Amino acid sequence: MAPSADPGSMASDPTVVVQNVRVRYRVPSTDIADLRAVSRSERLYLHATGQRPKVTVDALKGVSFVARAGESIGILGRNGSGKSTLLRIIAGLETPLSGSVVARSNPVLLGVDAALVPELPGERNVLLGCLAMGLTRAQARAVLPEIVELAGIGKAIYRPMKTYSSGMASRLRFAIAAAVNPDILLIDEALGTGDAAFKERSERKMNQLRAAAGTVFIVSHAAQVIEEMCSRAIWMMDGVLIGDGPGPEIAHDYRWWSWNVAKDEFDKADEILANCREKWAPYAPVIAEPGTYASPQRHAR
Ligand SMILES: Nc1ncnc2c1ncn2[C@@H]1O[C@H](COP(=O)(O)OP(=O)(O)OP(=O)(O)O)[C@@H](O)[C@H]1O
Repeated sequence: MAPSADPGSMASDPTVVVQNVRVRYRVPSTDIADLRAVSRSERLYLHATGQRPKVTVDALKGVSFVARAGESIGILGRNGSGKSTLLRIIAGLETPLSGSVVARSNPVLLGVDAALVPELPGERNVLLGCLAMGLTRAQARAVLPEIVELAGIGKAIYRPMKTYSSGMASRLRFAIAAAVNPDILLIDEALGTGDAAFKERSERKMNQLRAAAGTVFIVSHAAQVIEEMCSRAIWMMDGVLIGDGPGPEIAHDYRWWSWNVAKDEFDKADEILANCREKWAPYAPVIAEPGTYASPQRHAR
C-alpha cells in the first residue's frame, strides 16, 4: 500500500531524519551448511587459518522515519529485530551500508553498557559521566544533587558501582544522561528495571526534556513502558519498520500480537500484524534540502 502521510508533519520541527538506512554485518558461522557452501579453495584457506565461513546478517533493511521535537518515541520488537542497531546508527556509533541519518544536534545514547568504571563509587561515576557528555567539572558538581535525587539509590551512591544491582546501575545511568538535558536522548532498555517511584521520576524528567522541544527515543521489551511513556512508537521486525503510530496503540497491538505468538495462535497473530501494517504503515520522509538541519549528516559517506 502507499506510504501514509507524516503524522507529525504539521506539528513541529524534525530533530532526526532517517532515510532508507541499511545495516549489514558479516559474522562467522559454525553451521556446517555454511562451510559446505564455500568453494573448495576457500574451505582449505579457512581450515588452514582456523577461521569460520562468514554469513550476512541484514540488521536494518531500509528503515525511514522522521522524529520531531517534543516526541517520545518507543521502539518495539522481538529479540534481534534491529532496535539497538537503529539506536546506534542514530547515535552515529555505526555507519550504515546505505541510507542516511541527519540529526538537529548530537544525540546522547544511554545504553546499559555505558562506559562507567565499576570500581568507583556512584558519585564519582556521575562526575565521569557528566564530563564524558561535555559538562565542565563545575557544571558536573552542580548537577550532582539532581542526578542523585533522580536515581534515588540512597546511600548506595557512595558505594562502588560493581556492587549495584542491574536495576540500580540502570537508574544511575538514566539519571546521568538525562541530567545534561540533551536535545535528543536515546535510551536502550534502561527504564524497565525501575520501581514505581523511579518510574514516576523518570517519566517527569522525560516530560521535561520533551517540553523543552527535545526528542526521546526508548528501546524496551516492556510494551507497558512504551504504552505509558511514549507519544509515538515504531515496531521493528527482522530489520523492517512495520508500524509507526501513537505509542499506546502500537504498544497494545504489539502486546496482543506477542501474546498470540506465545500461545501458538499464529493465525490470530498474523491477522494482528496485517492490520497493524495496514493501519500504521510507515510514511516515507521527504528528502531534506541541504541546510535544512543545523548539524551535518551523522555519517559521512
Ligand atoms: N556487532 C554485531 N555484529 C554482528 N551482528 C550483529 C551485531 N549487532 C547486532 N547484530 C545482529 O543484528 C541483528 C539485530 O540486532 P539488534 O541488537 O539490533 O536487535 P535488537 O532488536 O536490539 O535485539 P534485542 O531485543 O535482543 O536487544 C541481530 O540478528 C544481531 O545478531
